[in-house]
Amino acid sequence: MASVSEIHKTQRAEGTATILAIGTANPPNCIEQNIFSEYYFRVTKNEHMVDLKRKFQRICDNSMIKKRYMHLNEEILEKHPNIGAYMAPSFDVRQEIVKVEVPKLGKEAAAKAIEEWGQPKSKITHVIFCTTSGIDLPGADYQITKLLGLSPHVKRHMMYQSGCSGGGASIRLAKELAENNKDARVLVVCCEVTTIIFRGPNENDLNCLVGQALFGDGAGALIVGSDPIPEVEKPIFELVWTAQTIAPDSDGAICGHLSEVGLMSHLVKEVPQIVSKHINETVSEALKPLNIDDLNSIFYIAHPGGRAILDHVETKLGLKPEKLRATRHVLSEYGNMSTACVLFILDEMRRKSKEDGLMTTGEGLEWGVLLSFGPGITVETILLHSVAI
Ligand SMILES: CC(C)(COP(=O)(O)OP(=O)(O)OC[C@H]1O[C@@H](n2cnc3c(N)ncnc32)[C@H](O)[C@@H]1OP(=O)(O)O)[C@@H](O)C(=O)NCCC(=O)NCCSC(=O)CC(=O)O
Repeated sequence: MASVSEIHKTQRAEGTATILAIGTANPPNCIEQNIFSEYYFRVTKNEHMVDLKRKFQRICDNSMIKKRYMHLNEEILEKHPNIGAYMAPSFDVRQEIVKVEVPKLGKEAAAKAIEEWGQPKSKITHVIFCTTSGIDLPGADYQITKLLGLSPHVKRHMMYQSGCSGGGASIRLAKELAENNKDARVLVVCCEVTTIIFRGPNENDLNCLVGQALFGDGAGALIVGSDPIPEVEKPIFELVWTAQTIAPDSDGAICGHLSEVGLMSHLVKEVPQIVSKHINETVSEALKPLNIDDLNSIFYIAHPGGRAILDHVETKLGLKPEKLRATRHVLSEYGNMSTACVLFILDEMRRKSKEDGLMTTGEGLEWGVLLSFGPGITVETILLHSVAI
């Protein structure tokens, strides 16, 4: 008869969890950031707020964002004007939209990841779905399982309302599942549709307006598993070590409250300073077993919460400008897609590394750190090991 510890051992994978495929998707409706201020004040019927509009234009100009994608368009806003008000009852209509659109966009990204992975979808054993866009029962994890036609036995994990750090948290959870379950293949989907958070301007709420200049829709998906099948599955990044921490002195700095007016975000002005204040300790802890002192000798995937956050992180860590290239590229092309951002940056980094003929998926370097910032302020850290191209 087998002992408990023998049974335990047979259930565990041997190797480190590895990203085996990445997919991304955005809705077709694209809005250029340089005309967003005009658009935003017009569609929310606030063109009379001339000074605020000018200020918003400056914030948009300084955001380093070129364009964003949004399911929400003028037609929907015409039909449901309460979405474009600053604070009007609108939860039901927002919810009707996101409960359909979130699993749908997530499915698009997941289908691309599954295609790249090249294995039958019956091999997917776990699903992690992460979103801050709405909430429903059964959740988006269930909906995507149905939409993709996955096995009804797939083990699902739903992460609602974790904010932007949910991207890192989902990858951390995927690592735990992949390493603790032999032959597990985990589908991770992070998807955001900003219909839940969009709202018109208010002269007395600049902090809400800052969010309107940053957030965009997008979905990222990964397949994560340990012990890749040689010559069949192609590792992209290894997930070596993870940590989650609440940043000191950060109470109330990033919050979101879901109510009849939709999701209301609160960002204090000092978010960039608070996020960067302890960033050196965060990165050093991840690098401790490696004896790496030169912070420019590794690659970075950092959640692009806003341009100022990246500027502060770059300065504090003493990084050369090219270190945050992939991160800034994603901010510029898509805006802040909350949980989905870090998945887009992983994709961008491996894509560009290959295009540039570099030796590894991590810009030719061996080690890297993924940093995800969200409500709390919560910081998720993942030590990554790149793979030879
Ligand atoms: C938005 C910006 C790109 C704007 O760039 P600028 O160079 O114009 O910067 P700035 O700091 O001078 O800001 C312009 C004006 O906006 C005001 N301002 C900026 N941030 C503000 C805030 N949070 N609340 C209220 N006002 C704010 C400034 O005081 C200033 O006003 P005045 O001109 O009157 O002095 C940058 O400030 C930025 O990246 N900020 C960080 C955004 C952030 O917190 N992101 C986290 C998103 S949440 C996230 O990612 C996680 C999650 O959701 O879970």
